[in-house]
Amino acid sequence: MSGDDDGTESGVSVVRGMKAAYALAWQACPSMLFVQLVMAAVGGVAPVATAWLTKVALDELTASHPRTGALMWMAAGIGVLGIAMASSSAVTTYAQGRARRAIGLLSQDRLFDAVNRMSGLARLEEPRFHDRLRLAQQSAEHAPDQLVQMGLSSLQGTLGIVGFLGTLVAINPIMAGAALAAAAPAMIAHLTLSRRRAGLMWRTSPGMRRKIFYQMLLTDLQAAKEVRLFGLGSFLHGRMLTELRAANNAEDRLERGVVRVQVFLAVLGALLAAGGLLWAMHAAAARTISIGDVSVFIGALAGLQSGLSALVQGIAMGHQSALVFHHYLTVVGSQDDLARPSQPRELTPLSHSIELRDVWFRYGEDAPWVLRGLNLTIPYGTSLAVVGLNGAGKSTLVKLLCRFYDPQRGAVLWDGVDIRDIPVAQLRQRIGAVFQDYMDYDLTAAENIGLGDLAAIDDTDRVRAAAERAGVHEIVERLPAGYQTMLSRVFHAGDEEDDKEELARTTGVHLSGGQWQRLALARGLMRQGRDLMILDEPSSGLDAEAEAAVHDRLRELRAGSTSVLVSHRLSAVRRADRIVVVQDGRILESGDHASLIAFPDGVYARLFRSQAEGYQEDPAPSADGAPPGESETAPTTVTAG
Ligand SMILES: Nc1ncnc2c1ncn2[C@@H]1O[C@H](COP(=O)(O)OP(=O)(O)OP(=O)(O)O)[C@@H](O)[C@H]1O
Repeated sequence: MSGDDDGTESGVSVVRGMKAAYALAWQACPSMLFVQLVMAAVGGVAPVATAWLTKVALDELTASHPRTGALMWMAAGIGVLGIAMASSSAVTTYAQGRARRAIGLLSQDRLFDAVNRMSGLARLEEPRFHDRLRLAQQSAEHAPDQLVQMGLSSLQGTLGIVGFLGTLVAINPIMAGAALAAAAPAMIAHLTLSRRRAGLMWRTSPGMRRKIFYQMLLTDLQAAKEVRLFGLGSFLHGRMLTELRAANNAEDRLERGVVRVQVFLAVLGALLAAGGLLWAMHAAAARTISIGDVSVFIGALAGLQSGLSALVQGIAMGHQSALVFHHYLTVVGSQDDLARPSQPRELTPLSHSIELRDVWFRYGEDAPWVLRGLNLTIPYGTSLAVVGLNGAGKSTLVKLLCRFYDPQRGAVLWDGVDIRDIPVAQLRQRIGAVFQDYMDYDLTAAENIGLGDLAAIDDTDRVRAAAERAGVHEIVERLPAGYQTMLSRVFHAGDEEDDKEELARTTGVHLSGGQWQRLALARGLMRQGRDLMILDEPSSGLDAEAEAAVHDRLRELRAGSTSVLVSHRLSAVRRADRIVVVQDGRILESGDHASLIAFPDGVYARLFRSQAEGYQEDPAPSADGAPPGESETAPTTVTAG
C-alpha cells in the first residue's frame, strides 16, 4: 500500500497500532483490562460447556434408564453457565465503559501534548497535517478501545471456536474442515474491505474538513455579519452539501462492495449449515450418531460459524482501527517542527543587541522569498519602528524574531548567539508581543489579560496595571461583573443555570473591535519588562484619541527598553529611535524620522506625505515633520456629516 494512497505505510503499521493500543490501554486502566480478560475467558468457554452439558443431558434423557439425580445436576450446571454468561456480559459492559473513558482520556492527553510540543507555526500550516490531525483526533477517541475490544473478543471467540471445532472434529472431521476453510475467503474479503475503508477515510478527510469549515461559517458569530449581508448562507450550505455528497458517494461505492461480499459469505455459510444438517439427520436416521450428538453437532456448527464470522469481522475492524490509529501514532511521534539545539545554550538577559544577519526566508520550498538577505540590528534599549507596504514582510520579520520559523539562510542573533541554539521556550519567555492578528478569547476580561503571563494570571494587581497601561481599565470596570465578566456570547461563566440574576451577570458581553484590541495590548503588556517588546500594529482598531493616548503610554513604556513597533500609522512610529523601511525583503531605508523625511524621494517621506495629505488641505508637512492633524499643539476637530 502506498503512503499517498491512504496515508498509511504498510502492514507494519497494523502491528504497531495494535501494540501501541494495548500499551495505552494497559497504562490507562490495567484493572479493567484484567476484568475484561477474565470475562472474555468466561464468555468463550461457557457456550461450549453448555453445548456439551446439553448433549450429555439429552443422551441421559434418551437412555433406557435415565438417572434423575444426574439430570438435575446437569440442569443446574446449564443454569449456572447461563447465569455466568449473562452476568459476564453485564460486567464486561461496565469494564468496557470505564476502560474506554480512561483510554480516551490518556490518548487525547498524549495527542494534544504532542501538538503543543510543536513550537513553530509551519506544521500547523500544512493541510496534510490537519488531515492527519483530524483522523488522529477521531482515532484517539475510539481506536485504542476498539483494538482492545477486538483483541478480547478474538480471545473469547478463539476459545469458543477451539471448543466447537474439537466437538465437530469428534463427530464429523470433514464438516469441521469445511467450516474452517469457509472462513479463509471471509477473512481475505474483510481485511480488504477494512483496508479500503481506512483508505477512504484518509482520502475523504480534506473534503470532510472543508465541510466542517463551511458548517462552522454557517454557525459562527463572527462570520454571521458577512454571511447575512452578502447572502452567503445558501452558497455555503450548498458547498457543505457538495462535500458531504462527495464523501457519501465514495462511501456508498464502498458499501456496495461490502454488500456483495457479505451476500457471498452468507450463501457460503448457509450452504455449509444446510450440508451439515442433512448429514446429521441422515446419520441419526442410520443410528450412527445419537440425538445428543445431533444437538451438539448442530450447536457446534452454528457456534463455529458464528464464532469464525465474528472473529474475522473483529480482526478486520481491528485492522481498520489500526490503520487509522496509525495517524494518531504519527502525530504523537512527530518531531517538533523547529530543530532542537543539540547543545542548548542558556539565554542571558539581553545586554547588547538583537541582529538579523543576512536573513533569507520563504514560507515553503516553492513559495517566493519574503526576506532576501535582510540585515538589521536592534541595539539593546532602543526602539525600532518597521514600516513598509502591505506584504513587504514586516510581520514575517516579527515572526522570525519570536522564532515561529527558522530562516532558510542567515541567522537571528541574540547578543551574538544564534537563537536556534537557545531552547525556544526560554527565548519566548523574554519576549512580550501584541500581534496584528491577535486573539479574542471567550474567557473573562481578567483572563483575557492575564493569559499574557500565566504565572500572574491570578494577580489582580498586575492584571489591572496592564489594563491601565493599555487604557482599557475603565472599560473593563464598567462591565457587569468588572474583570470577571465573561467576554463571550457563546459561553457563560459558571453553572448558574438556576440563578437568573447570576446568569444575567455572567452571561457574555460583547466588546467592540477597538476594545478587544486594547485588551490584546494589555495582555502583551503583562510582559512589560521583558527583554524585547514587539508591537505589530497594536493600535490599528483604536479611535484617534485612544490611539494617541496608547502611543504616548507605549512610548513611555518603551523608553530605555528594547522594542520593535510595526505600524502603518507613521504618526505612531516617528518618535522611534530608528525607523526602517522594508521593501522587496530587504531594508531599503533606515534612520530616524528627521533624517528619513529629509529625503523627499525616499519611500518613507512619500508615505508620510501621503498620510499627511489625508489630514489637511495643504499636503505639506509642518516644520517638525508632523502632519498637522497630529501635532500636539494643533488638535484637529472632526465634524460628523
Ligand atoms: N503563513 C504564511 N504562509 C505563506 N505565505 C505567507 C504567510 N504569511 C505571510 N505570507 C506572505 O508573505 C508575504 C509577507 O507577509 P507579511 O505578513 O510579513 O507582510 P506585512 O509586511 O506584515 O504586510 P501587512 O502590512 O499587510 O501586514 C506576503 O506576500 C504574504 O502573502
